[in-house]
Amino acid sequence: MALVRNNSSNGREPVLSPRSLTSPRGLTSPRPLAARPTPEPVRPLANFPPSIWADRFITFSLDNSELEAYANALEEPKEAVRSLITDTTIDATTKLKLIYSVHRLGLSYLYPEEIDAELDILFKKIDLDYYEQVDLYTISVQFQVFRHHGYRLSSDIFKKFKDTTTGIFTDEVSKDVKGMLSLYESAHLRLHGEDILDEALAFTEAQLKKIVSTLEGDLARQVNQVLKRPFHTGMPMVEARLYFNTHEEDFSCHEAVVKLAKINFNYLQLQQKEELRMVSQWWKDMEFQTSVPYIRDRVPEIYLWILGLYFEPYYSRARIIATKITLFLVVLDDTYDAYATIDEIRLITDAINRWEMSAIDQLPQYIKPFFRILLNEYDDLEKEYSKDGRAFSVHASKQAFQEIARGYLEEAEWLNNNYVATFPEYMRNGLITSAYNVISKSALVGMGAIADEEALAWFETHPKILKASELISRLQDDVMTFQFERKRGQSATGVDAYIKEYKVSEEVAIKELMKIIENAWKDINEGCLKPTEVSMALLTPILNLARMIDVVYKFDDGFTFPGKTLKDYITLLFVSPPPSLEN
Ligand SMILES: CC(C)=CCC/C(C)=C/COP(=O)(O)OP(=O)(O)O
Ligand SMILES: [Mg+2]
Repeated sequence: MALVRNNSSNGREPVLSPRSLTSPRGLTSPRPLAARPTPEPVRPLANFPPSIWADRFITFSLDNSELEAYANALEEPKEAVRSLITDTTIDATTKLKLIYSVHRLGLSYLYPEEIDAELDILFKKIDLDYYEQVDLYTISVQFQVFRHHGYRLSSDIFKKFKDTTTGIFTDEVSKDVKGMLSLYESAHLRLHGEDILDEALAFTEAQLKKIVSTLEGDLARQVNQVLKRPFHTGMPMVEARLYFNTHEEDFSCHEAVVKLAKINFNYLQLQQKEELRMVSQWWKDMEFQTSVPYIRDRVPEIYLWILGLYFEPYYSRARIIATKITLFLVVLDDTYDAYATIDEIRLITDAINRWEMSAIDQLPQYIKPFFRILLNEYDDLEKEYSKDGRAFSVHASKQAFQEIARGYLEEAEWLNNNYVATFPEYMRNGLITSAYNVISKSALVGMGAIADEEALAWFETHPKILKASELISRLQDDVMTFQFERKRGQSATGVDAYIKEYKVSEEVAIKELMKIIENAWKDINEGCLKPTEVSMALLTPILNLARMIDVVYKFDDGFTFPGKTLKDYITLLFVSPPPSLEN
């Protein structure tokens, strides 16, 4: 959102130059206009909190032999778990619980085909009578495991837990903590029209909140954890670590799973610390802290955001690229929102649209280094990916970057005209400024063969699931930041646009926007069910982008003020030691 400013001749008193202080008008001979230094406009103070990490992650030094040792150590438990997953002698209930744990531990990326094949068989064999016999916990686990992997298991299997006369969940359910916990997790996978899951969510949330203080041990930790953030709206890497710490009884019977999870966490942490070092070093080398010191300096936070999209080791290059491009977005957003004048914003947008180095001449001094780095980075990417015929993905990212610059400009123009957009008008531009189109397209660049031209053509249709993720991003950010942005004099948010459009109170507007967000989640859940429009590998980053908005904005503006959630997550993933292999 761009800053509100008083714009009579841009609303600024020119800063007095040293000459004007010592040479009162009329006492010196007039100087030709062109030679007069342009007065530097008075700029609003961006005063964002500084980074809480300084150079913390630059000092890491990767020992390649250690990384290799972990990669080798993974092999044996990986094969052992593969044998478990494909073991035909294991009964369906045990098998589904195993696949559930493997997924929650972040290990299903190792067996995409095996898991799919197993679930295909088990899903076809589903006998609804079976669900009449089993308990809430077992049913909920199976519901989740099927839905996580795209199988449309009907939510009718929960009907038997409702009292037929009152229509509400039975007393028995409210006494079954583990069952409620799992039902609460299941409810987040709900689709449009699944009223029973809407009700289940409200019911289990209220019940779990009521009893949480009476619980102890792992169960207390599990309930606290799920109430804070259910698995489905969490960051996969973090959720895997938390699950490992608090749900041991789910998987400890499988020694190979425990061993595999531990080695995998150690292996991934080394790789991710190295990636974080690389982007931190790049950021430092590019001297952004000197050229654009007014922006939010958030390298580890943005790397975490992108790690939230995909954590698989083979997307290492993809993460580096997407992190750099997202950091460019932070520079652009903060420049437009908190530093540049409207005239400068127009010039910067024009230069980005022209996308040629000669456009640098028209730019204010402070943004020139950024513009140069932006063009050079994209140039390098184009060269790198032309070699294997993948330059199309770089072009798509570039075009989306140009589009968001125009979107940010539109916000700035609205503000400059003291105009609050209508809600539909706001949302049209808001989906663009959510940044999720640029980020999801940039995420494709380094993904390799699966992100082919056909995949990109699908993205270009602006599919429902992508729209939903953008919408969640735009509105959840707005709901959490509108007061702060108003105080800073930034432009109207979705909350303001909604209030204006529907003439409702702030409270009602927020409630309604939260409902819109809930509905968009149902679109996302629907879009991840088979048959999917494109492969799950392409849909997962879109789903994960929506999750990351929840992670960053559920409790506060965690991006501007990263001292809570993001600091904890960064510490857990890149600072604290991963689970030890010794015990
Ligand atoms: C989604 C991501 C990772 C985008 C890049 C960083 C960014 C612009 C974050 C939102 O900040 P904001 O709250 O200032 O956004 P806006 O100015 O659009 O409200
Ligand atoms: Mg902003």
